[in-house]
Amino acid sequence: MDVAVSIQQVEKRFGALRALAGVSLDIRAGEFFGLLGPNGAGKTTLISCLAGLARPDAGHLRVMGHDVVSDAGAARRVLGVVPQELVFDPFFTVRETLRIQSGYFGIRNNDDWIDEILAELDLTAKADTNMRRLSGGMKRRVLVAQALVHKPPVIVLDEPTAGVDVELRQGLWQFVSRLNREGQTVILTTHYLDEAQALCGRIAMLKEGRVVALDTTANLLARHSSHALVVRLAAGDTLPDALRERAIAEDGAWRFRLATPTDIEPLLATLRVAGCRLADVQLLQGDLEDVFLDIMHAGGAGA
Ligand SMILES: Nc1ncnc2c1ncn2[C@@H]1O[C@H](COP(=O)(O)OP(=O)(O)OP(=O)(O)O)[C@@H](O)[C@H]1O
Repeated sequence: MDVAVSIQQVEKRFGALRALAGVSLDIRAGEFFGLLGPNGAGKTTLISCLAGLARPDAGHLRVMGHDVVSDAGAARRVLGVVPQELVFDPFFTVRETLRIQSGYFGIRNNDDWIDEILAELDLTAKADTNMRRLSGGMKRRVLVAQALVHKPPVIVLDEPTAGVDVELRQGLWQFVSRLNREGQTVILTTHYLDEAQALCGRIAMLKEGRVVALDTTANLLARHSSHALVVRLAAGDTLPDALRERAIAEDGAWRFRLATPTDIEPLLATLRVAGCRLADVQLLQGDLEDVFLDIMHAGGAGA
């Protein structure tokens, strides 16, 4: 197994607060990996440690084999980070910004790749526009472009689609998915769990500075998500008492959480025996949002 990012027992304190309380995980080369968690869980702190912007109090982080503290320069060159905050120099144009960023990595004559990134991110028409004249969504695209100028094998995207319109969001995911197919390792944090479910092969969930779940997206969905049956009774029919405790009233219908799809049969049988007539029935599949809420409310460590 080729490990792209190795995180071992990382701790980070801010005063009395333990932002990271011993995080360990390995991310394999070529993975599209999701780092999820509620506000304040420690995602950005972990990314800052990975990018060498914050120094861990304990533990080790390596990117493509390079320790981020003792081999910081090499670790920085193999990593591209799209930060959450919109930080940029307002006096330069988009192209100048990307040339300067290339210069930081000692890359000259990078215009072919810069043009390609600009085209992929729909920024070609803005190449000669000053950064301060761009809209918030366009500035965010430039941050993505900046992270890619040196073609790093590992890209970290910290909430890249916050405040970004639907079209760019789709364009961005197409581009990042292409880079991932071509071999780049992608680490994504997002609060849009539908995006994480669609894109990430494996997911770690953080809570209060600890990893509380770490598994493939498919396994997380299979283990934690449940189905739900939504039943609408014919006018005048009432729900039998035997089912009332389990039922959640929802817009004139009743929702039942099912541990497995086979729970449907006895539920429908109870309704039939009680003489209830069904006006409508819907079987709903749980998604990553259900899994996330389930794990976050479970309280304990799951991994
Ligand atoms: N520079 C700092 N000084 C003091 N506390 C900090 C600092 N940076 C982060 N924290 C605290 O560390 C904890 C983790 O914050 P972090 O930004 O890593 O969370 P996050 O998971 O990225 O949250 P979000 O989803 O809101 O971006 C929070 O309680 C935060 O207030």
